[in-house]
Amino acid sequence: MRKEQEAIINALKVKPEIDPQAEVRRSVEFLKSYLKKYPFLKSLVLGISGGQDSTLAGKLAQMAVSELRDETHDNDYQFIAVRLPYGVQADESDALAAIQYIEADKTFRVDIKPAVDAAVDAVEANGITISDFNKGNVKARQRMIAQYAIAGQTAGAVVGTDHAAEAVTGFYTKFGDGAADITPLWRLDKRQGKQLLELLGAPEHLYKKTPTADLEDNRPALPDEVALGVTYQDIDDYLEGKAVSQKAAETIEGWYQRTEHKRHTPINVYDTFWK
Ligand SMILES: Nc1ncnc2c1ncn2[C@@H]1O[C@H](COP(=O)(O)OP(=O)(O)OC[C@H]2O[C@@H]([n+]3cccc(C(=O)O)c3)[C@H](O)[C@@H]2O)[C@@H](O)[C@H]1O
Ligand SMILES: Nc1ncnc2c1ncn2[C@@H]1O[C@H](COP(=O)(O)OP(=O)(O)OP(=O)(O)O)[C@@H](O)[C@H]1O
Ligand SMILES: [Mg+2]
Repeated sequence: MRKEQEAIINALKVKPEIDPQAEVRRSVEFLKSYLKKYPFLKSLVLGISGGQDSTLAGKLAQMAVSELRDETHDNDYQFIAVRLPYGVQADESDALAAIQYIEADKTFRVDIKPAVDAAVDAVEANGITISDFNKGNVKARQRMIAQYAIAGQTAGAVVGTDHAAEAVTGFYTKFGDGAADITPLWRLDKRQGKQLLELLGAPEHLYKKTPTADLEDNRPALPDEVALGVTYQDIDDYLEGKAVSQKAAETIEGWYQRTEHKRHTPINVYDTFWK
């Protein structure tokens, strides 16, 4: 195995093979024990896009609060699914199917478009242009703002969907979807996430769907794999310690190095990781 591959696998704690049932229990018990440790926390909040990651994290979060309600008889525990379209969401039916599958206790809908457009206009008033790509990151951060406003009002914690196949490329918006309080998928790669969803009886079209950040106006539903220049099959193989082509390995390692700053809290004078 490549030396850097081994280091990345160790850093992101990916297992080459998993027992899906054990990993479901591990995530659910993790969420439950965290909420029990901080009894003030009563809700888990997560944006549901209709994609694979939020379907899985949402299902695990709903399982955790449902079990906690049964075990503690405290009916304040709840999972809040948040629809966060930028105006009209083309794959809205998938978001609705995910929420139905999750059997979310509550669903909120926040249209992020007015806030995103106002933020872009206010910045552009200074005579600079915000690119479509950069505006995409404003969308991701606006989703974060909405979820934290809801969490703040419901004694909640924001669930994050970060997992190994995303963390390795840093393919998330810093302090946007990268910002969360608790990340039940961290350690799993993309195909392991699919295994959990299959075990949990999710609708196949939700976990076989082409992953997309869907952040750009000009390139709607751009597949992650096109943006990254490498497939999830290669990323997962790499994370499971398997051999991939030299090109794929170098692409993955390039993303990993360039995005190191995202996997750290803001850099201070004692930090050395970047030196
Ligand atoms: N070396 C460094 N040390 C410290 N800070 C550094 C830095 N390089 C950039 N930065 C900072 O980071 C910023 C760039 O990071 P960031 O704002 O995240 O932006 P960036 O990484 O350029 O873009 C985010 C990427 O993630 C993708 N994404 C976002 C959200 C969701 C999903 C998804 O899959 O659903 C994917 C998105 O499509 C895009 O390709 C810079 O503007 C700068 O402030
Ligand atoms: N339109 C949306 N509505 C609600 N939440 C969203 C939306 N778009 C993104 N998010 C949030 O941002 C997170 C990051 O998006 P990402 O695309 O990585 O995950 P996903 O859409 O759940 O799965 P996939 O990677 O398979 O597309 C989502 O998990 C979700 O919590
Ligand atoms: Mg998506």
